[in-house]
Amino acid sequence: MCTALSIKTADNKVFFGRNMDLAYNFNQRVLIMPPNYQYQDKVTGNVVINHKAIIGMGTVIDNHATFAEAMNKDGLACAGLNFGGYAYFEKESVEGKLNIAPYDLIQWALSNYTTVAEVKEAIKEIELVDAPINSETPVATLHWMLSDKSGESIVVEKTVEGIKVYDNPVGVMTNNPTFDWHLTNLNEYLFLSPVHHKKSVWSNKELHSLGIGSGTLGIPGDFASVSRFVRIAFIRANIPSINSDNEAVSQFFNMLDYVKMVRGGAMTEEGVEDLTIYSSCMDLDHGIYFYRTYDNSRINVIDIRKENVETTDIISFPYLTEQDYNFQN
Ligand SMILES: C[C@H](CCC(=O)NCCS(=O)(=O)O)[C@H]1CC[C@H]2[C@@H]3[C@H](O)C[C@@H]4C[C@H](O)CC[C@]4(C)[C@H]3C[C@H](O)[C@]12C
Repeated sequence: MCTALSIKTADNKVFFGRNMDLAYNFNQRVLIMPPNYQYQDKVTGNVVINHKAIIGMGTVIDNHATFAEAMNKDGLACAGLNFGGYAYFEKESVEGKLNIAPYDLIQWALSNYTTVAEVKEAIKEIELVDAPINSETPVATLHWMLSDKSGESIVVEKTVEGIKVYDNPVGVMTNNPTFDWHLTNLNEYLFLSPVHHKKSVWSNKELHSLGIGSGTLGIPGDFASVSRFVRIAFIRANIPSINSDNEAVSQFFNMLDYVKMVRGGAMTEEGVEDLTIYSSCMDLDHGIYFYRTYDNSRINVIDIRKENVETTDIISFPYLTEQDYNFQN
């Protein structure tokens, strides 16, 4: 399970990121894909050239770099979230379409486009094909959230019914089921409020709120995808104005904490703990990637502007998981 999110500051800067909830690691680390980086497309065999510098958390499998979430230097961002049981990809290339493997969707969008509106248009021309990177790595069953510097967001899903692109008015995304279902489900929770309820009288008994937070009684507190969607959408809808970039990063990670998978809470069928292995936040205006891991709560920061991207090789950074303390005495 995973949660993705975008928020906007009072001066219209957008921050985008996610919790990565997983029972394993995928050799992830922050990667910068420079313009002019080349890779071989597994569907067509063609060599693809990356056009815009991209930064995000990813991995390299058989010389093929692929991202879990990333942004480009123009402030377009995308995250892939698990959509197992619903995602369906074509078995063969479809004629007349630009055929792409699902794990390449992020770099396709970020290499070529600047806004969500452009991606919405371009996506009509693509098809998603079940072509694994290699025989040991099955194709990831994902759906995607994309956001840009204007704050506009969409969700892209491909099921047996085809590719669907939804406008995302709530700026959040989790896992199953489909995005339209999550949106409908929010109607069940419109009673939630950050303000506690007023007095009421039941028969001859006067009732009053027992204190702060009682307006949120009934919010689903569990780790399930549907419940995390409600929680994060509720908080996002009620954030007071954010007045600086620092405040935005802090608020972002605190929001992700509210939907975090904590050890002891959820296990896979194989008995492996599913937890938030890392949380990320991206400053879309400045190209800065922030991340924190389950065991290292310090925020690590990588600024794409500090790297020379005049190279054709992937630039990668060690994934820091060891706790580091700030000893005050
Ligand atoms: C599962 C991950 C999404 C997080 C999430 O929703 N987890 C839920 C886990 S569970 O259902 O509840 O068990 C996704 C996000 C990015 C994915 C990875 C990236 O797409 C990169 C490659 C792509 C390859 O096709 C598969 C391996 C892989 C390394 C992917 C493994 C996995 O599918 C990842 C890590």
